[in-house]
Amino acid sequence: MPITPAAVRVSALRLDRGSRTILRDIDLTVAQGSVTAILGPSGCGKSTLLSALTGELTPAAGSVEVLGRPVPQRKRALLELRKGIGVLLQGNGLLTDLTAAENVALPLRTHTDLPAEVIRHLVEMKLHAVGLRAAADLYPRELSGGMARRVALARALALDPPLMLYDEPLTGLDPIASGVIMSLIARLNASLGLTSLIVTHHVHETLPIADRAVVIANGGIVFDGTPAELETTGDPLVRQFLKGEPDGPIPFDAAPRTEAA
Ligand SMILES: Nc1ncnc2c1ncn2[C@@H]1O[C@H](COP(=O)(O)OP(=O)(O)OP(=O)(O)O)[C@@H](O)[C@H]1O
Repeated sequence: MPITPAAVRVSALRLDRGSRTILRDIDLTVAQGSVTAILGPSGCGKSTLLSALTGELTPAAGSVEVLGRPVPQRKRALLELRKGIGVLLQGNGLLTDLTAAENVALPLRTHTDLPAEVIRHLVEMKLHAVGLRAAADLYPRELSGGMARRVALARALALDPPLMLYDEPLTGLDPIASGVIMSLIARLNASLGLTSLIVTHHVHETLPIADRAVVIANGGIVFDGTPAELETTGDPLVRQFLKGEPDGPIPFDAAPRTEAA
C-alpha cells in the first residue's frame, strides 16, 4: 500500500510567547484527507499551535512539517508555503469596500497572473462551492453573519490550498448558520480532497464531522483519539473540559503559565 505523506507532522514542539512557554512536547501527525478538531479551554494555546503551522511563530524547540516539508524561516519560501494553506479566522477579514466576488478574487489577483476572465470564472466557482453564487455583487454589510463567513471560506479556498486551518469558525453564528458552516467544512474537505484542522470551543457541533479530536490543556496534548473515544474517556481533565465544569484539573480562569527554559 502506498504511504501517503502526512499533511502536518509536529515533533517535540515547544512554543513560547516572549519568556512564557505556551506549549511543550507536542507530537502530532495529521493524515491527509482528515478532519481534526483541536479543542481545549480558552488560552490553552490552540491558536498558538496554528501560528506554528503557518510559520507565523518560530518554534522554541522541535520541528514542524507542513505539506511534506519543514516550515521555512525565509520569507519568500514561507509565502510560497502559505499559498498551500487556507486560513479562516473568526473575524472573517472581509474588506468592507469590496463586493463578495472582489473579496474572493483578491488572493487570485495578488498571487497569480491569471487573466481577469479566468479569475472571474474561478471566483464564480468558489462562491458556488459555498452556495453563494447569487451573492457575488453584495457588500459585506449586506450579508448575514453566516453568509459573510461563507464568503471568507470561499476566499480561503481561492488558491486551492490542500490544507485548511479554521480558527473558531462558528464564533458569533446562530445554530442554523453554525450547522451550515460545519456541513460545508465537511463537504469541502471530502469533495476537494482537503485536510482540515478546526480549532474550536464548539465541541458538540464539531465532533460529528471530525475524524479525530485533540484536546490541549495545561501546556500540552491531554487527549488524542477519535470523537467516540473522547465521548467515553474517563480522564478527569478531559471530562471536566467536555462538561464545562469550573472546578477540576484545568484552571479555567487562567491560561497555563510555565516559564520558558
Ligand atoms: N501574540 C502574542 N503575544 C503574547 N502572548 C500571546 C500572543 N498570542 C497569544 N498569547 C498568549 O498565549 C496563550 C495562548 O493563547 P492562544 O490564543 O493560543 O490560546 P487559545 O487556546 O487559542 O485561546 P482561545 O480559545 O481563547 O482563542 C494565552 O495566554 C495568550 O495570552
